[in-house]
Amino acid sequence: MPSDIQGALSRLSPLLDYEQHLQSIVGLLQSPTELIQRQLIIEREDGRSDALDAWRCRYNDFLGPTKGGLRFSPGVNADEVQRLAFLMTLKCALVGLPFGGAKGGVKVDISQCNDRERARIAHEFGRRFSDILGPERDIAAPDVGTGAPEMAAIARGYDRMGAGRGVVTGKPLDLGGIDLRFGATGKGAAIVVQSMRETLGLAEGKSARIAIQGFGGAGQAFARAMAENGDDLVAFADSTGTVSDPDGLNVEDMIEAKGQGNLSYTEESEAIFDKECDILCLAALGDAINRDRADRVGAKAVIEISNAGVAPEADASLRAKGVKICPDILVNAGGVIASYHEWVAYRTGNAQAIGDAEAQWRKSLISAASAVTEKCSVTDGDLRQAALLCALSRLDGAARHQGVYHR
Ligand SMILES: NC(=O)c1ccc[n+]([C@@H]2O[C@H](COP(=O)([O-])OP(=O)(O)OC[C@H]3O[C@@H](n4cnc5c(N)ncnc54)[C@H](O)[C@@H]3O)[C@@H](O)[C@H]2O)c1
Repeated sequence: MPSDIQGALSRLSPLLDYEQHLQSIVGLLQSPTELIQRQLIIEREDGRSDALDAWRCRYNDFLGPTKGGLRFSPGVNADEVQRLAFLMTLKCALVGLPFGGAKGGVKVDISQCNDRERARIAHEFGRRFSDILGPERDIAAPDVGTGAPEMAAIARGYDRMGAGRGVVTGKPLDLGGIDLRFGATGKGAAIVVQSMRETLGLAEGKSARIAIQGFGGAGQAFARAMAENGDDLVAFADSTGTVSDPDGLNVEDMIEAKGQGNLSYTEESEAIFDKECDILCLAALGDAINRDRADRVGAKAVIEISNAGVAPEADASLRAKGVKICPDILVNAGGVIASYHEWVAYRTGNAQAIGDAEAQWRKSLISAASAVTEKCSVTDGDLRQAALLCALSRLDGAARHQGVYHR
């Protein structure tokens, strides 16, 4: 089986059959600009010290400072961080942001850490990677296992001439965070789906039946926004199990029950892949649909909120069944676009300066969705390939204009 990053890169060369002129940029994207591993030494509450492996990968900066989340997870490694940084590069390019792509990770099981220990890890990350980070060099954000408190701690650890708030987005509101960032990924995914209903094969004027794998921040925000548009949540799974009702579930009741640890699971988590639905939304971890699971999917469309939710080897099986895959770099871009507006607010020193950020955020998503829809006439209806072509084309233009290559 190819490594994470090799699997992600394997999706690029087939695109040259459509647009041969992208060969130079595809060649340059085969490896990252920098991948750094450092050790974080953290004092635990009981006085012990732990040495944690930490990585930051800046994959490509042709379009601007690199941007990407920081993940705390026991399974994170250099390969995963590179794949995620590569996807961030393509995502920022696709949605027209002046950012390159990056990602960070700390190998730690947060279920074994309290709030103070998590803050200490984030603070140490900001301190140890302060030469990599920078408001105009590399900007971090929340990802799996991190949130606003960790962003505040990174800013404090970075602490260069008071510039810490410029090296993170997804900050608490009183440290320069913006409302728009909260729930932006899931809400943005719903905007993408609503603007592509016909392309995704959803019947006009009829509610779509939705199943969601992963009912955390992004999955819940997606469920809520889709329900507000009249669509029906019929099943969702988290790491404990699946909850389903073919007649529809009340999203607000489910979010409340999940928050109180009060859900009535009907099956194991795995059952989500067998649910009868129009949309299967992936909002848990990468590689959720492998070749075996692809055979079980009965949805019209798979929506990838999780990065790399469909493993490369499963693309063809889903396509052969006529399942549309709405790709991660488009679907989950609402988070980084909102982060861009937070970064602009920091840079201008005035949160009011971002003005109608929500309208601009929405417009960016809709226009990226429409560019991908248009491009899929070239890719025989394949939305992932269409999104990748749009992203590569922007990176290619940036490289040429900077004289990185001339043909
Ligand atoms: N939050 C963002 O801004 C953002 C942006 C881009 C991409 N993403 C991606 O979206 C995904 C979800 O992000 P989030 O912020 O909601 O994370 P989260 O940690 O809040 O939620 C993840 C959910 O997945 C569930 N889960 C884990 N393993 C599972 C399994 N085997 N089966 C079913 N459910 C399982 C967890 O129980 C949890 O409910 C992640 O892959 C993340 O990288 C998030």
